[in-house]
Amino acid sequence: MTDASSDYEQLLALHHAMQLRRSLREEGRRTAPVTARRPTGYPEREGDQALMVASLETIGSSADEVVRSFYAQLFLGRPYLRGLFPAGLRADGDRLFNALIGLAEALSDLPRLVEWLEQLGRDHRKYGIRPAHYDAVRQALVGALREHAAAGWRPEYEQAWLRAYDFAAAVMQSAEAASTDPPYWQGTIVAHHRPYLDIAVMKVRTDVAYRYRAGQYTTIEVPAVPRAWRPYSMATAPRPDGVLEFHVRAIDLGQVSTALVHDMGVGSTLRLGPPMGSAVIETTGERPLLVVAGGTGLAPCRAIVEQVLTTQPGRPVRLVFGARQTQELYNLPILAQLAERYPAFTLVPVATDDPDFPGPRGALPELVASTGPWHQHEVYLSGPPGLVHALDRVLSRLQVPPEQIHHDPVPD
Ligand SMILES: NC(=O)C1=CN([C@@H]2O[C@H](COP(=O)(O)OP(=O)(O)OC[C@H]3O[C@@H](n4cnc5c(N)ncnc54)[C@H](O)[C@@H]3O)[C@@H](O)[C@H]2O)C=CC1
Repeated sequence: MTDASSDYEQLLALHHAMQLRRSLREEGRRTAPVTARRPTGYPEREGDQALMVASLETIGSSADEVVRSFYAQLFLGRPYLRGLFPAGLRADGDRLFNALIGLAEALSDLPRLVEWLEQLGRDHRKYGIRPAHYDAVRQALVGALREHAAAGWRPEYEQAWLRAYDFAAAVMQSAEAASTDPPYWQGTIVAHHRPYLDIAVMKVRTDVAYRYRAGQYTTIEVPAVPRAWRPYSMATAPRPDGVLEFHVRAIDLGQVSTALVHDMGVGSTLRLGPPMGSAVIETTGERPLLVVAGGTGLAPCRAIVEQVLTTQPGRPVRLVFGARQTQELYNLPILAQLAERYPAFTLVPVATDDPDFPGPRGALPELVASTGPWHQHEVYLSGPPGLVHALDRVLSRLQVPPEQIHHDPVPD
């Protein structure tokens, strides 16, 4: 870390501590939430979307170079901004740039886009983003796109990108300003065990109450890998004692997951960003539930199952939980207890690749396709991206309406 960036980090920590103290002092006195200016609409949206998509076509396959050029322009003359990103820029770089590109697609569903941007705005507080940073990103984004589209670039493209960016930045900044939560939560691991070689189940207590909905995720930063925030879902419905549970599998080259599984334990500290995600459960609904989880994708599914069983004990819930080997079907004792206690809950564990497993085997999408019908169900999916995409295809073939299928966005 450079001196400039560590100074910046210290200033941020001080700033956040002051904000936290202020918000705790004001907790009892506050009568109305802070109101902030939020754009009321985006009239040019459809035309802008078409222009943005057309502009991306002029860039073609040089996406990696655009990302590189974006960062070069962002840090040029502003080296202090480098301190906001982790040492290895790659994964985060792609994420930021993909989110900007994702704007073009997301414009077709304004209410959803606004909900996502508001979450993103609240989430950005953990990075210590200031208004001036939004301007820097704005210039770098358009600069990189313009440079790579070269002769194909048109002034209308630039105007469309700028309007969309300004709309997004205004929604994010107003959500950021209206938030009374801390920018991040300090957490301490209070329980940690490894039910399988590379899987850890851990419980975390936070310094300030953490409010979330079953099905949501957060981002976690560990001291060993500063500023590399990685997403993990809360694995239980919100608990009266406020303790959070996470399920983590250490993945190759995954520094954060490896630290969480192998290097950290009871007493270790970490930081959590605000809750994110809209694949939450509505406990006012009455449809039966089909929940399909692959591996540690079980986490949000278990939270959803718990939430429904405790608030709507008669609502039918079927959880299909798949892992490659029998030993990877962690958490089964807890799930089995739920099945015993709530007759409306059916648990279907599947060891997809284990010839000795006494229950169902074979690919989860085929298993889902061969049971059912599911078109009357509310369906929740979580697991490896390939699994979620395959299940999406099966469910669409089985005529389950898309609005009844819920999962977090998954990469292609
Ligand atoms: N830890 C967490 O809080 C959360 C994790 N996730 C995601 O869940 C995934 C869990 O990964 P692992 O535990 O390593 O799971 P894994 O790779 O061991 O697979 C779990 C199950 O899904 C099946 N599967 C995997 N890819 C498939 C495909 N393309 N088609 C059909 N079936 C497929 C496997 O056969 C296995 O039965 C990760 O991608 C993670 O990002 C998602 C939400 C929350």
